Amino acid sequence: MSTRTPLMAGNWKMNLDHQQAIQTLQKLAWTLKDAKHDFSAVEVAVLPPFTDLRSVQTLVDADKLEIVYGAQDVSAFTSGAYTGEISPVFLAKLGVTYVAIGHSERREHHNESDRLVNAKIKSALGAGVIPILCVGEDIDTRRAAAHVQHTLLQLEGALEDISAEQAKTIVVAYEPVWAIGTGETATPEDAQEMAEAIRGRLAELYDRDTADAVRVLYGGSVKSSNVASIMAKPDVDGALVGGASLDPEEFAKIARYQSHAVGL
Ligand SMILES: O=C[C@H](O)COP(=O)(O)O
Repeated sequence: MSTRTPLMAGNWKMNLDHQQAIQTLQKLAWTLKDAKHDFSAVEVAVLPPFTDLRSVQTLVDADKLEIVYGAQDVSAFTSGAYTGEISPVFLAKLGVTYVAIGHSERREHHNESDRLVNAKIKSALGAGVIPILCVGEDIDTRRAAAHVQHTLLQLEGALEDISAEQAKTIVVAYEPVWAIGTGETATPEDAQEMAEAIRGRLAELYDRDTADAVRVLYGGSVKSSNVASIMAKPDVDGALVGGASLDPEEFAKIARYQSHAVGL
């Protein structure tokens, strides 16, 4: 039985301005409160655009919300002549808990290398912000051995020079590119196979204790209709949800997958 706390993280991508963010977060909070959601049982996070973070922080602090929040990227540097980049130290001052790093959309559109992803992870950890390391970028090799190896090489490159103690805090999100935004979801078996492979490689890189501590999420067209079957797998600890997280009621259902799974 896993002792890892499940995490449902909604990656809003480039959607919802700061006013829409407040409305969406407020609705999510009310929906979860009405359902008496136990945040110690399933952690809920939203990753809004940078422009929304201060507004989100103000609402979370004012209403003492248990929803946590994060950013969608971070600079490899803490300050200086890096026009347009976002410092992890500034994110920490905005109360950010998590930061997605190495998302396939950034690897694709910004040519982010494993080396840069590794630098960003070190930068986030240095500021006390928890990385959500995204791996699994690939074109169309589904469950092929090459896809597994490609994903594990991304994992290794991202974790270079990261200690076991640091690695234990990191969240890994497996996102097959062919499932992102397509409505095609990996099967629970696909998700389990990769999560197990990721955990196995972590045990080789570090030790079993570290591998068992790391939360592994699945991302790629997660919906309230498919999340429970994915979460039933032993090595899957949550989801990184894109489109479905923009609808607060749908995302609340995803966060409350256990009640839907047992039909409560
Ligand atoms: O970060 C989220 C993933 O890219 C999945 O996005 P999606 O749920 O819209 O497929």
